[in-house]
Amino acid sequence: MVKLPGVVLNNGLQIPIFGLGTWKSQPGQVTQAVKDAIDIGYRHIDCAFIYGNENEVGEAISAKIEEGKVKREDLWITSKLWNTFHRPDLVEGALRKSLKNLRVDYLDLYLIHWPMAYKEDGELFPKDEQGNILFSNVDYVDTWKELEKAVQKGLVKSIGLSNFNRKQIERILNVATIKPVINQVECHPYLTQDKLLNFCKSKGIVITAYSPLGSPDRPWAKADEPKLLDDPKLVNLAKKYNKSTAQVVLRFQVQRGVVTIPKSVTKSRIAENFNIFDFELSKEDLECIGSFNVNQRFVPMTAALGHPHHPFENDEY
Ligand SMILES: NC(=O)C1=CN([C@@H]2O[C@H](COP(=O)(O)OP(=O)(O)OC[C@H]3O[C@@H](n4cnc5c(N)ncnc54)[C@H](OP(=O)(O)O)[C@@H]3O)[C@@H](O)[C@H]2O)C=CC1
Ligand SMILES: CC(C)=CCC/C(C)=C/CC/C(C)=C/C=O
Repeated sequence: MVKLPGVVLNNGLQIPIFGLGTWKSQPGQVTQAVKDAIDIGYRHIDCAFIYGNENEVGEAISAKIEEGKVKREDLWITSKLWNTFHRPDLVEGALRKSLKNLRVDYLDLYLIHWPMAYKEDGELFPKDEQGNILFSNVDYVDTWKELEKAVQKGLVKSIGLSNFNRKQIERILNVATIKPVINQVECHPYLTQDKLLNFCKSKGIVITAYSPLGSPDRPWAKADEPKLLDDPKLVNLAKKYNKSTAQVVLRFQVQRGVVTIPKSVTKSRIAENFNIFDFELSKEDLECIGSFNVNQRFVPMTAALGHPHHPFENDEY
């Protein structure tokens, strides 16, 4: 079995460079998907409270530990604090709920899922009568302080950010006593994130690429929208390496040191996506894939436009 390479974080811990995404994985399918992934060699599972399936992910994790296939310390489990729990008095409770669902007594990584806070503690997508999301004015800097406390209490080993832009990361760094280890953001050949990646590197923050395959199953995808994996330039490159298009775009990330977490509930694809450690893209082909960037977001979070902390509205990156 392939031993997964790791990326060393600014706190000395190592995150497996490759993991399984679980957004949109149906509760009835995700337990088997996570079990299959662990059998194939995955040791990193990306979860979030808002995905509504942590309990079923936890079933798989505990089954594989009980079976003796893996030990808890062999696994890297990430979860994320949802937008309605940013208020400092709600953070620990939300974290403990994810721990309980996932049946673990610590997380390897806990992220602030988005910089925007929503009206607290009721609906997960609180809306007014017109259907607009109800915002909260809690500042993510105050939320960060609570994540730091969770590290001190031993509930999480590492803490980080997701969907934060440069200015927002800088605000966190100005107050942090524990630095974020990671910023998890959308990243693929149409959104290569070069500027954010360079900025994060300069601050010792690793990038995790979400939606690395272009999130073809995102709920708002239109039937006639072109799919990243069907791009003829990528299809041609894949032929050249005798690999699938998915394997090429995943290898692209891994080769530039970006952690990547493709989602699948299909055993053959879970295996296919993992099978990227036996080939290398040439320097020219890496550059060529990088040149496909068009700053296209598949996850633009338009429902929260107008929020003062929306990360994609006012800043270039
Ligand atoms: N922090 C954040 O805000 C966000 C985090 N994420 C995280 O990143 C993960 C990955 O992103 P996600 O948006 O799910 O999308 P991905 O880019 O990982 O695409 C997932 C889709 O691709 C399909 N697929 C998987 N492997 C292959 C393959 N080899 N060939 C063809 N199709 C394939 C899957 O189908 P099938 O399952 O049917 O096999 C599914 O439809 C999420 O699941 C989540 O964990 C994602 C979005 C936002
Ligand atoms: C509003 C619809 C159609 C779905 C909501 C899906 C969801 C969990 C949105 C939260 C933001 C997001 C894309 C998170 C991924 O990690």
